[in-house]
Amino acid sequence: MQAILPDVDSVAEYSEKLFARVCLPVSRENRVIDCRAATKNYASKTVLRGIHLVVEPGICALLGANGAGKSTLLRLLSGLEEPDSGSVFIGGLGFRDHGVSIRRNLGVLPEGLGLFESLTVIENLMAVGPIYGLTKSETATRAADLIGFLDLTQGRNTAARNCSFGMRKKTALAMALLHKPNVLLLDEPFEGIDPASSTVIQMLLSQLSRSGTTILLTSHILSTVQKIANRVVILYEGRVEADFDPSTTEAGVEEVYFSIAGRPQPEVPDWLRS
Ligand SMILES: Nc1ncnc2c1ncn2[C@@H]1O[C@H](COP(=O)(O)OP(=O)(O)OP(=O)(O)O)[C@@H](O)[C@H]1O
Repeated sequence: MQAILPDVDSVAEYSEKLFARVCLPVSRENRVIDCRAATKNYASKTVLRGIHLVVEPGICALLGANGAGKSTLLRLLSGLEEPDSGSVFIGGLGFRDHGVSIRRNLGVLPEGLGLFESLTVIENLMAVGPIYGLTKSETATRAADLIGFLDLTQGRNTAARNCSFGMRKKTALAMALLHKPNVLLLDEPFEGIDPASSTVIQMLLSQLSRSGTTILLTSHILSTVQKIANRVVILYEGRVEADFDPSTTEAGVEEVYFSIAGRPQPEVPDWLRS
């Protein structure tokens, strides 16, 4: 087996090559995620309690325990669901009036991945290109680049439903990147991904953020968040409980996280101990 650990230069070169041709107008405004007092309830359960969050270019990691509401917030920001109150703007636009424009500016890796299950990896990518306004040949070039870059070559012609979990996630990530959006919403991009591909993805996201992409991602892998995020937001009981820059905070991400969520002190049941 050959290791596929890349070097920083090859990632930078790749990003330039892959993304040079699709040019959405560049301004700070169309790169901002703006969530104002968003509330979300499911039946009698309040999941989000008036979330205020403005995210600018860089990598912002959204943390919180299982069930804290991270995926729910990403669904609101992706326009997949509407808040019960409050509002969401991507690049200064709201989904109700500007859904199509927003989607051309936005790449989403949703919790459920959103794959066409009967299509192969390459067919999934070819299917979404035109939705983002890419020509067939642009889509084919970019799809081939992404498949190589994300180590999907072996599964290229495998139906999504028969791909491993990691391959499925990388395919969905490739679909989110295909049009080089200015804003990326990524639900757990590193979970279930092998270490080599995770390294590739971390380098790519860092490169994209340096060139002005706004990335909001969720993760439970605190060591990765510590490494790549320039902002960390922690959700707790439906509210933003912490919002900090890990590079200028003395306490590490893990320390801040456990100070909010509580450090676990598990009592292993007797019957499992022996
Ligand atoms: N469609 C739905 N109907 C009812 N309840 C829902 C729905 N979607 C989410 N929930 C509830 O909202 C809460 C938050 O779920 P969410 O998936 O946003 O959490 P999360 O922080 O992403 O969790 P995880 O880390 O496990 O992915 C949970 O209690 C969940 O059961």
